[in-house]
Order: sequence, then C-alpha cells, then structure tokens
Amino acid sequence: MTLEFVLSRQDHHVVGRGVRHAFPDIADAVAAVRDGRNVVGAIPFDMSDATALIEPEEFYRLDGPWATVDALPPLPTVTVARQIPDPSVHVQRVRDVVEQLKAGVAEKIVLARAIEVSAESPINPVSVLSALVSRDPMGNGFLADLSPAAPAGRHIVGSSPELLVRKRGNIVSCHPFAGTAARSTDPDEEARISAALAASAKDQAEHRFVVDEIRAALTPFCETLEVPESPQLSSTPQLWHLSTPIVGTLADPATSALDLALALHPTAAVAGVPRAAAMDTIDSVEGSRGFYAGAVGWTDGSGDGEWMVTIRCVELSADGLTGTATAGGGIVADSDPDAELDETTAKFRTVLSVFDR
Ligand SMILES: C=C(O[C@H]1C=CC=C(C(=O)O)[C@@H]1O)C(=O)O
Repeated sequence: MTLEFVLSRQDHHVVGRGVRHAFPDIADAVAAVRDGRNVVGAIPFDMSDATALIEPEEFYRLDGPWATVDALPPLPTVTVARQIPDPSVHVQRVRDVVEQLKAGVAEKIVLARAIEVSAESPINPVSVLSALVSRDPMGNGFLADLSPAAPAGRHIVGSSPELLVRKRGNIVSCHPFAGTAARSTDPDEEARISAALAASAKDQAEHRFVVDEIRAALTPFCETLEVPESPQLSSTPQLWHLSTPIVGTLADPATSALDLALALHPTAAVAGVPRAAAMDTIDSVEGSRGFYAGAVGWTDGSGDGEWMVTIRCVELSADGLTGTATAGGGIVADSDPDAELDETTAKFRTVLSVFDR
C-alpha cells in the first residue's frame, strides 16, 4: 500500500497508507471526523484553495520518531534552477512592506520567497523525509501526498518545529515559534546569538503578535488556558527561535483537533496582524503559496490529533525532478530588509541541506 502521510515527532509518529476517501473540500473532512473517521494530510495556506486531506485505508500511531527499514533510493544531486523572486526583489518587497507597516497598513506581515531546485534523477519523498527525521534531534518530519488537491503525484515534505495544535482528550496545546537567529558552530558565538535573540525587542514584538492571536482564538474553546508571560529559546539544527508553549483544557472535549486547527490557521507566524490585511498583502505580493505555510497533520475518529505549521519544507513535482522550497519571515516596522533575506536563506538550509554532498 502506498505511503500517503507521515507525521513524526520526538515521542510518537502517525502513518497513513492507501486512500479510502479523498477530501479536496475541508468541510467534508470536518464531517468525516465527526462521523468517527481518521483524517490525515495537508491544508493549504489559503483556505479557499483545495485541501489534500484523506481518510487513509490504514492509520497507525506508534511510539518514537518515524523510521523505515526499507532500502530507500539515495537523494540525487540538485542544482538551483530559479529563485522566486530574485533575492534583490525579495529585499525590495520587505523594504516596501516596512514602509506600509510604518504607514499603519498592518502591524506585522510575513513575507516568503522560494528556491526551485532541479534534480538529475527523481527525488524520492520518503528519502527526503528519512534524511530530515534522522538529522533532527526532535525527530520532527512530515510527508503528505498532495494528490487530492490535484494535479496528482505531488508531495510536500519537511521538518517543522512549530506545533499549530495538539488535542488529547480535553487537553489542548500549541507551541508557536516566531523570532529567529541562525546558529553557529562556535559555542561562544552560539551563546551570544541566543542571548541577543532573547533580548531583541524586534523579535519579542514579532513573537508577541502570534501568542496574543492564539490566546484570542483559543479562549472561546477553553475552560483554562495557560500562556507564559515571556517566550523561551528553542533550537533546530540550523536555527534559534523564540517559542511559547501554551496549554489549555477544553470546555467541550468533543471539539476535534481539526476544528481547533481551522480556528487557529493561519497564525501570525505565517500570515500577520491584522490577518485580513496581511493576507491581502501576501496575495498581491507573492501570489498563491499553495501548501507552504498551511497545516499538516492528523485527527483520529475520537477527535484527538496533531497539526504542525507547514514550514521548512519542499514541494516535489509528480516526476520528482523539481523541488520548490519556500521560507518566510515576520516583518515588523523595524525589520532590516537585508537581515530578512539572510533569515530566509538560513531557513532554507533545513530542507536543502539534505541534498548536500
Ligand atoms: C514562516 C516561517 O517561519 C516562521 C516560524 C518561526 C519563525 C519565524 C520568524 O522568525 O519569522 C516565522 O514566523 C518559515 O520558516 O518559513
């Protein structure tokens, strides 16, 4: 049976194989969960686009991060075919957005850019997933077949550190990330970089927008909600981030993880504040984001589930010969456009480094 879906975390992983039913329309997926069916897959950034959600034929959850015993094809060499847009255009876009923010159009807007790579032989999505999970001490990784959203055969694969929402029984948790600094191999530099990130007023502001928005979105669902006053430092192999673990108890335990994901998505970690103004700017500046900056995850027939923010990822074409990685960063009024370009470059390393020779 084909592998349609994997979500790997440090303590467990979920796999979906085969397609019993595809849900290009999110409302059908929500109804399926209410009927006690398992739903897995990917939700696009723009909810008016088709979703890539399915009820798999086989659904299982096991302890520990995902790993495979199958022999996988090695990853091919890739070359950068295109940058979308050219890096200088991205810098100019950030400059323009900073001016808009200063003029009061919005308070925060997340801008992204893409790198398209060409491969000499097909990139196997499972090989990418395997490389990503084995390199991440947190065991984070995801793979989703995007066929339900057509055209068939595309996959999105990545390693996101950002938990959009998890629901177990009546406990709901979120772990938003926003505010970034590239890591160093030098321990003294590492200490300096992480301390500077924790002390950065610009990054703290960027982060606060996300936490405030999540608090507001979760409050109507919760009996209790614990939101720490200030963020903590979290790391991935490439980056330092500010992050805030949020935990609540649900007023109605029948609220599913998918219901909660839809109430939260897209957060200000990928869109901005106010959301509508940010989405308008993103749409007019970048065009469609597809599944980047969406949500990827699962909800089982009991309503429990887990959804990650779809970042640090690459979308693979159906023939596997092209991969498009996308990375973005939150822009606020005092953002530095050149630093924002560097930040996206550092974020691309998560997925593009798997092709390094
Ligand atoms: C939008 C992305 O990252 C988000 C998550 C963590 C830090 C972010 C930042 O510092 O801007 C972004 O909000 C991305 O990786 O493409």
